[in-house]
Amino acid sequence: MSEELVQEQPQAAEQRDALVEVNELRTYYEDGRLLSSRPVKAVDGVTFRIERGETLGLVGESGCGKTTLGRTLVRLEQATDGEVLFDGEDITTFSGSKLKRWRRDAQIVFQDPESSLNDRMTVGEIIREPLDVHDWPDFSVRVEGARGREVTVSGDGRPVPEDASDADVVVTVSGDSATASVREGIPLPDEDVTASVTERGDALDVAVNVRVAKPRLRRARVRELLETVGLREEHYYRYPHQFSGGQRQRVGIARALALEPEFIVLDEPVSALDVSVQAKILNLLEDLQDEFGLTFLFIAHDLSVVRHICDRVAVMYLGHVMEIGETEELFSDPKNPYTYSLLSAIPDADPTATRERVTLRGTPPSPRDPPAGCPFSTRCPVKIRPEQYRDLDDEVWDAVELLREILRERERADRTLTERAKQRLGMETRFSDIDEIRHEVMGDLDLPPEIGRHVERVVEYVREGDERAAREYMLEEFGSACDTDRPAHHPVSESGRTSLCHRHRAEYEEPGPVFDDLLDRGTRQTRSR
Ligand SMILES: Nc1ncnc2c1ncn2[C@@H]1O[C@H](COP(=O)(O)OP(=O)(O)OP(=O)(O)O)[C@@H](O)[C@H]1O
Repeated sequence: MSEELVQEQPQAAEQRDALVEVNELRTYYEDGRLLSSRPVKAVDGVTFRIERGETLGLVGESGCGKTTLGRTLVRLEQATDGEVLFDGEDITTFSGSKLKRWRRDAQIVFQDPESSLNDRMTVGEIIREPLDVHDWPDFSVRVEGARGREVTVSGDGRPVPEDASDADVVVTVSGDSATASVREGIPLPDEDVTASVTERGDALDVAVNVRVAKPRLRRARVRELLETVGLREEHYYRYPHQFSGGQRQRVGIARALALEPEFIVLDEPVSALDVSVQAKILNLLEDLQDEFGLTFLFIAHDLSVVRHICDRVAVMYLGHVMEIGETEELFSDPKNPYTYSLLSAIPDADPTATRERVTLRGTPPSPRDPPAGCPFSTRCPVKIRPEQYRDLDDEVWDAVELLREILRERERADRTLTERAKQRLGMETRFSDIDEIRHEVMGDLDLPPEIGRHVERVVEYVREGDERAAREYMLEEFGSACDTDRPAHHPVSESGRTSLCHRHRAEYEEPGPVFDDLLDRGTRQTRSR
């Protein structure tokens, strides 16, 4: 039943300007013990773009790989495979001075301002640290007006090519004199930088002299940053523990801004804060984005915050992006079964609303041992059924799926850990053998004789100790493309939204109507035991 994976590239209806392009990215954690051990596939082949100046939200249950993905984009984790193009260059291959230079452009703000700030340093030192590490500013000098002559730069300056757009100092040569101007962002008046020109035959030597020492400039930059994030100059010499949670997060943001990045990963930046403070920090982030043209990856579990702040959203499950697209569209009309389930779990603002809920059974599979087919296949309420079972009673189908899941869990968990497997599935731990499990899962149901026969065969295999045969029998009889084939991303809207699900293929019914049917039949509560 295997099928070629056709990964359709997410295409924006109108191609914009991507700052970050992620292609088939994988980040695996090895446990460092055995060569043959199975790695944790925290990020397992994701492809998406982040447009310049936009905020892309990243949501999904705990452990689905959000933080690992964010950390891989800023090179705090090394990718196992795939590409992260930043302005067209693959940063996963950067090393040495190139990596160090790029690190200025991409920063991260952590969730917990309590533990992410070093309590032995003053707030000023914390914000200044990246400036010290990168020896900021480096006084890159661009020389204009040299009319094709060979130019050397000496003194405090470091020459950069004439077409460099972000030089710290621009020296304009006119005859035998030169004037220097300092770019905005460096708290230094032009008059504190002087430039002189010496002719050496056809060549020019431009000497740059900066009157203010770098430590003083950095302190001035930190004071500016304190103000930018809504703190005050006198906070420079205080320690993090003297601040509230919101103020500490402002310090974390100031530190991230210090080197004037283009891209910031915000890893649950407001989750640890009181609700009243959250709005202020979110407003600050939005203002900073406008002021500095920043691009954000915003990781969050609070979907209402994401809806409020993000232009587009990526929904992640077990190391995969399941759906990605414009926020409002995705929230009001989800297309992927996982997005649908995730959104239906949000309490409705209107208590009188009678919105239907989908309750997912159990917890996600282990990222060490993800399902062979669709990542969501073991929990999907609208999984494709084999033709002959399309009209099978939903409760019976759910019970069959639950039995399959228990057999899979027994395989994953050590045999002695069967109790743990059942606990994960929310089952009473006292049922330990297959007859008890069958009774628990199917005891109340009136099974059609044909299903009863299949179940009996499976139970016999397990009794005989051949659980592999039991699993294979279940797969053969009840499996579908969802169990065996990796789905592709399919375009699901005009605006370029894509969704990873076999149901978008022409031969199947779309997930939406199947969900609606399921809810109409009043069986939306997939059993949770
Ligand atoms: N350093 C590590 N070594 C081994 N496994 C790790 C490591 N960091 C994360 N993992 C595992 O990788 C998977 C993804 O974790 P990650 O923290 O990226 O998820 P998340 O979606 O950010 O979760 P949360 O919302 O709880 O922060 C999890 O199974 C986690 O246990």
